[in-house]
Amino acid sequence: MVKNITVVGAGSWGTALAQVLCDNKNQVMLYDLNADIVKDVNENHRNARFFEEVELPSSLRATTDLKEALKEAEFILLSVPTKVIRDVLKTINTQLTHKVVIINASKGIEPGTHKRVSEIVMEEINADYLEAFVALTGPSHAEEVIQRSLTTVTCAATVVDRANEVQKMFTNDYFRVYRVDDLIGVEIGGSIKNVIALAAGILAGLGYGDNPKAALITRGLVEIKRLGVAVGANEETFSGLSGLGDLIVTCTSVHSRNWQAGYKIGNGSNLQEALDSMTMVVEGVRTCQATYEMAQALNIEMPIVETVYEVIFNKLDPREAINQLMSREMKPEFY
Ligand SMILES: NC(=O)C1=CN([C@@H]2O[C@H](COP(=O)(O)OP(=O)(O)OC[C@H]3O[C@@H](n4cnc5c(N)ncnc54)[C@H](OP(=O)(O)O)[C@@H]3O)[C@@H](O)[C@H]2O)C=CC1
Ligand SMILES: O=C(CO)COP(=O)(O)O
Repeated sequence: MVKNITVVGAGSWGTALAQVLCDNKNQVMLYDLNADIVKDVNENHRNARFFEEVELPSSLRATTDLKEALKEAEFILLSVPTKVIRDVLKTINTQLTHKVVIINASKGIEPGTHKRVSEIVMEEINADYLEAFVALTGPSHAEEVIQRSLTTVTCAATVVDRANEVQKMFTNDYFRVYRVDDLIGVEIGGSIKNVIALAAGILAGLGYGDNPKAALITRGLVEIKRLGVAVGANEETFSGLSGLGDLIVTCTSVHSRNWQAGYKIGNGSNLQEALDSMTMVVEGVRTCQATYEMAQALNIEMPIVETVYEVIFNKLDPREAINQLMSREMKPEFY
């Protein structure tokens, strides 16, 4: 059955997911503040700022008018940087006149509050208008999805039926959606992997090869799992697409914005220089701060996250950081 979906944020991920939904014959409206992008989508069927060569489905419409965008929406798909999500939701809340399902495709944890996006949505959207929340997450770079290259992700929801519905809405012959009954786990895995991806980029920028990359992915996953389980996630979730799967793709792909920013830092840039040279959001920076704060507050051992924090925020030399990690007290691998 045709669904009516409004995608909030016409960046690379919002545009790629909008195309998946159009391919599946849904009615899709892209909302963005940027009038040039909206015009490009409506008049040229392109979003040249993010995908110069790609022709988008002609059924895809775009608008800068949020009220218009929400009028018919049954589903709202969030794909804006997490630092603006709270404000965007406050505005959405003032415009809603009917119940919606909110699907979130953005990845991050809020510094200070340590809230996941599902928690922010529940705080900001009037419960009378929120039918369900669904997280859609997994190893999926927009640059490949826009080419309709094979991709698998997972979803988790506050209402199981809605996870089934979102699975059906998105799944086709190149995009396959699983589901898992662990909202906390998928949100934690999808967010903290970006911090580990910053570290992977730093290692590559320093000239290191595959051995430390494999070590980082493996030990990074141990840290993510430790924190996740402490805040109520199921351990098993971290072996899945939203955990290990996303960690692998983000730590090994040159498409990764977090990896790219880390690479620049490993190559000698400071955090500001690295971020200034990026045109897309690097979620791992804010989430590094949030994860560091959570680890301190909950007394959870996360040496890689702490090291990334020291390198990016306190200018610890990356080579010295690696020395410190490699000379930690010897211990069993599992304890
Ligand atoms: N790119 C990817 O492959 C993937 C990204 N994600 C996640 O999706 C989220 C978005 O990432 P991505 O698409 O890469 O980011 P981009 O930087 O490509 O795009 C973000 C978009 O949101 C727009 N935007 C910013 N603020 C607002 C606002 N207040 N209201 C409406 N639109 C706004 C931006 O406009 P402007 O630039 O003009 O401010 C931009 O068009 C992130 O959390 C990321 O981690 C998840 C999986 C894959
Ligand atoms: O989450 C992503 C892939 O699954 C995107 O990661 P980056 O933001 O690092 O590109």
